[in-house]
Amino acid sequence: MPAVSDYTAPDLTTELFTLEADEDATREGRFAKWLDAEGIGFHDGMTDPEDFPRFLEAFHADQRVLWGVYDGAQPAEALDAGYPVATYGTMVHPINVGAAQLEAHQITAVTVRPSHRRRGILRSMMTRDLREAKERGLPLAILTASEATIYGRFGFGCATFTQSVEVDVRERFEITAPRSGTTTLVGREHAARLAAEIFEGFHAVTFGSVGRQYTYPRRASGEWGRERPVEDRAVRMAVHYDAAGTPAGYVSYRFVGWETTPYTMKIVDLVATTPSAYLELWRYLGALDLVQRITWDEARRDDPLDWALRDRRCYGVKGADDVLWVRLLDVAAALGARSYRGSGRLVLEVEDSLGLVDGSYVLTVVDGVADVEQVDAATAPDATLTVNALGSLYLGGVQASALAAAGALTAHAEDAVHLLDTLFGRAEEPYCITHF
Ligand SMILES: CC(=O)SCCNC(=O)CCNC(=O)[C@H](O)C(C)(C)COP(=O)(O)OP(=O)(O)OC[C@H]1O[C@@H](n2cnc3c(N)ncnc32)[C@H](O)[C@@H]1OP(=O)(O)O
Repeated sequence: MPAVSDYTAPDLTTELFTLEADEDATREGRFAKWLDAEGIGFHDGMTDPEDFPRFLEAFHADQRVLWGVYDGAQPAEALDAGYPVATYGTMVHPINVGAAQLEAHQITAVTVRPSHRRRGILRSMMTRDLREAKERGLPLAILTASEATIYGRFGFGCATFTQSVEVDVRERFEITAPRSGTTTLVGREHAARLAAEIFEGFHAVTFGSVGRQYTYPRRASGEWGRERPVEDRAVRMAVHYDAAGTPAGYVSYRFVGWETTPYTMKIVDLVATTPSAYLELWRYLGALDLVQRITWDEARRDDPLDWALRDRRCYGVKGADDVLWVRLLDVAAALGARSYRGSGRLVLEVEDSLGLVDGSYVLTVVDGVADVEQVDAATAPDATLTVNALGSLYLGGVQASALAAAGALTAHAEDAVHLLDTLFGRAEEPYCITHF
């Protein structure tokens, strides 16, 4: 993709670029300066110069589009003008919406330097980007948010959640489900490949899951550390093989250290393709000698683990996080691709302050399969909601009845809320363990 330039404000230049394998990976190159500018936004240290080529390889593999906003009119002693004052990045990965894998426009690396904040730089980048993503035919945009107050104004709704758990694995820990298969530590040389393969299996069967970027299997395997793309020797990975000998899940973990009591193992990543693989990985974790507590920040909100324990009070929820925020760019394509529960017909009036998708849509579902059509604004709606509320409703992680009770959805027809709850609801919550 060629570099494109335009002006965000009189003194500012916006440049978009993608990375080829032969991109300059030295400290003086535009990639290094972009990466360090992003690090400023998230209070990270400057990148070690020897790490740039590996980060470049990762960004290239993800086919990221990087945006930099440059200010050539800063004081002479300011950080050199090659460092953007704002960063923004996008890439595309599939999201599992049941009946289909939709290409989702992912937004990441959003930063604006303190000297330039609250002048509309984010608004300018995001409104342009959402419009262009829609023009390219992408049905929805997704992101994970640093703060819950930023993205509502751009039409995003919070859609999936995880919880942080602590599990007491002392004597009283016991999984009551029948045993199956085997779980064993794997050699580092096999770990990244197994992590990638197992994640593919998980993603294929998990509603709400988003395909992962290049770094994930490397971090899960310990090939890359959390901060730097160098081996983290403290990370170990165990794989569960089902009764047929097929790899069906993995857990990678890291000991917190002897100074922390109770002695704690922290899960770096846990991915299971079946409920039984999930419980077997926990059986393995519970059997680690000298460990008294396991912590994990990515459990499902409807985690079955406590129901598989002899003493369910071993399981404690320490916090909850939102993960995916969803913004529909094409209502008919996004709603039409998703699978539903039951049958029914509704006219939805969608409000969008950015003007990308506002209008009325008829959603007709027959035995879980949808047909969606935009209709004349004069058609009487059964429910009116903002595009944000539709984003929250979209994956079934938030119920229409909760949105209605919160004043975020207005029903005009009796039973509209109940029907939305039925159609969009799911036996299992949507679950995304990909952050970007
Ligand atoms: C997907 C991701 O990457 S999440 C990471 C987001 N980035 C961070 O948290 C890094 C630290 N923060 C920043 O770099 C900046 O403060 C940003 C990127 C969040 C905002 O950039 P700015 O250029 O200052 O935003 P901009 O001036 O365009 O503001 C647009 C609107 O959002 C509002 N806004 C911006 N940031 C925030 C915030 N943190 N909380 C609440 N409102 C906010 C502004 O008030 C403005 O509102 P209005 O248009 O209704 O008047």
